[in-house]
Amino acid sequence: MPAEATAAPLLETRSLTKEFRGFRAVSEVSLRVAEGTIHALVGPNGAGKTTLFNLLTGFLAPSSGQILFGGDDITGKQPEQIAHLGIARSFQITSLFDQMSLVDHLELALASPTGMGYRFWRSNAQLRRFRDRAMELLDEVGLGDRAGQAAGSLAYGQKRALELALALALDPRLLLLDEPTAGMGLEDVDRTIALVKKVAAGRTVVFVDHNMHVVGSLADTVTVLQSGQVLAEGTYEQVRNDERVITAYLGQAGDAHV
Ligand SMILES: Nc1ncnc2c1ncn2[C@@H]1O[C@H](COP(=O)(O)OP(=O)(O)OP(=O)(O)O)[C@@H](O)[C@H]1O
Repeated sequence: MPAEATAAPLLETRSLTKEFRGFRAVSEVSLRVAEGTIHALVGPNGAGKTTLFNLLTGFLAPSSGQILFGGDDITGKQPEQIAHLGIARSFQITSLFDQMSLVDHLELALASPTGMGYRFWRSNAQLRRFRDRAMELLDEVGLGDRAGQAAGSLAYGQKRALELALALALDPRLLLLDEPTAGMGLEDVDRTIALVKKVAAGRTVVFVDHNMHVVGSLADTVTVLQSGQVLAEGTYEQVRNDERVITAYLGQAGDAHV
């Protein structure tokens, strides 16, 4: 971990709160994510993990509290602005075009100033400039040999890898992964753990996952949320042995094997 990581976190939330008609989905959450680390957010269904991700990416505006990124206050900024500042999110729900090739997906993502959306159509000549980088990204996620295939022909785990490559096209300082192993079989889960470790090198990652094997394999720091609040935080070993976590979360969640 770089020395400055302990001094100034790359991402910080201060008493971040989101209310939906008086119901606090995220309540006074103060997080510190050190640069160069992998940070897991866990908690039972309804704990507030998705809402927190939506706050971090600007898809929701907080009711109160602050979000700082690289020391700058980014509270209330729009999703495009936040993406442009270097926060990319890889979605759980697929947003791929079935008929479009893998390399075309990457080229279009690279051609967009935010790396998101496909609003800025370019000529073929211009798009070709992005081909080398597109191929590098596909290689990075293990899809280089499928570059010309249509996205629709990929298996589920490969689609998730393509989504990851699209998030990396933004060259983010902070990568948010929304349940990277959701719906995967054991083999894909282990492949995804290895892939996330690889792409996390030199980057900062915050991820949500229900699979404790994934959390234990990847996370430097784990934050446990319950009812919108931080219940515990520490290394995986620390939180898995925390009585409050065992009682309040792991004891209840049938899918959490520790
Ligand atoms: N737009 C909304 N309006 C009202 N309530 C909401 C809204 N979005 C989320 N909630 C509520 O906020 C709480 C937290 O939801 P959230 O989806 O953030 O939890 P989660 O930890 O991501 O759960 P899961 O693990 O099931 O994805 C839940 O009780 C949910 O019903």
